[in-house]
Amino acid sequence: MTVTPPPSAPIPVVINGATGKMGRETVKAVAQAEGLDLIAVLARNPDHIGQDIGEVIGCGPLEIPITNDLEGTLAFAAQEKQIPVMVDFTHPDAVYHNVRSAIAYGVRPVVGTTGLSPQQLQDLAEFADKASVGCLVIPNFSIGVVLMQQAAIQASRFYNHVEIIELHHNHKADAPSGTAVQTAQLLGELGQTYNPPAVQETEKMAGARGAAAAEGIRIHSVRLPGLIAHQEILFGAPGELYTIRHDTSDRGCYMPGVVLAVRKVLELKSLVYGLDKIL
Ligand SMILES: NC(=O)C1=CN([C@@H]2O[C@H](COP(=O)(O)OP(=O)(O)OC[C@H]3O[C@@H](n4cnc5c(N)ncnc54)[C@H](OP(=O)(O)O)[C@@H]3O)[C@@H](O)[C@H]2O)C=CC1
Ligand SMILES: O=C(O)C1=N[C@H](C(=O)O)C[C@H](O)C1
Repeated sequence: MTVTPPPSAPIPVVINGATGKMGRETVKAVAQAEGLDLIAVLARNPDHIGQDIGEVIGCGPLEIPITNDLEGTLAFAAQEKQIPVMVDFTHPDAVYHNVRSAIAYGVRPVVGTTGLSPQQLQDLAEFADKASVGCLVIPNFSIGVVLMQQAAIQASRFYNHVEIIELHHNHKADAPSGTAVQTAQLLGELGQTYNPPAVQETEKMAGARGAAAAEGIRIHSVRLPGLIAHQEILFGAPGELYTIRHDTSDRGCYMPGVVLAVRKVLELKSLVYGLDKIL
């Protein structure tokens, strides 16, 4: 007789930044995803505290009150039978503290919030490692962005002149975008230095040539209403320009990656950076 194993218990999920643009999408995605159990949501605006998240974001009652008590929520989550996960889409100023606290409680962080400094990332990696707690830091959850970065890695074998232009809505707190920083890092790790100067350049206005990222790569940041999230990687060579572009038209594009990350983080014992590592 074959015995069918019982379905594994659902993964308890906490969403931090639940009322924000990404948080709202994540609440809906987690509430609908098989095997995930939304147990708590955090936000900051005092007007929302105590209200049902489903009512606030307009998807019908979910019977989960919004709280701003991070420690209390993590302590509550840590008592669940299954290992809990915290998805963070908050703010560059808050994310380090949120992730450190989650790790301290054994709650696995899935971090979408950008703007962590290299030092903060390193500290969190050491902290997660010591605690043997899996943590995923993913600057972009879109599959199209992973493909764009892989195409750029291929192109870099043939070009050594490259600049990145990232374009976002004007409510974005950090610049350059986490995606652009990660893209430059990926190209920078390939063992070549880009953009050898052709002339002695003078910046007549500070910032005109963009931010200097890894290995001579420049990042230019555009902020305008009407944009969501877009990036161009431009490779130049005598007589030709090769441009790779990705456009986001709906934040729903991030949700398959978010749900995958929630499942995958439970398999990890340290900090992993980038969606490409879990695909
Ligand atoms: N990895 C990825 O694929 C993506 C990452 N992002 C990143 O996610 C982050 C959030 O983006 P987005 O949803 O557009 O931002 P929003 O400003 O729309 O939402 C931010 C949310 O976090 C809360 N919040 C803001 N500041 C703080 C704080 N200091 N402490 C605690 N909570 C805070 C807000 O609560 P309240 O409204 O109550 O103040 C709100 O719920 C950004 O870093 C962005 O770059 C965005 C898109 C995709
Ligand atoms: O703030 C945003 O909107 C986005 N932030 C992420 C980033 O900084 O790269 C991901 C995406 O670009 C949207």
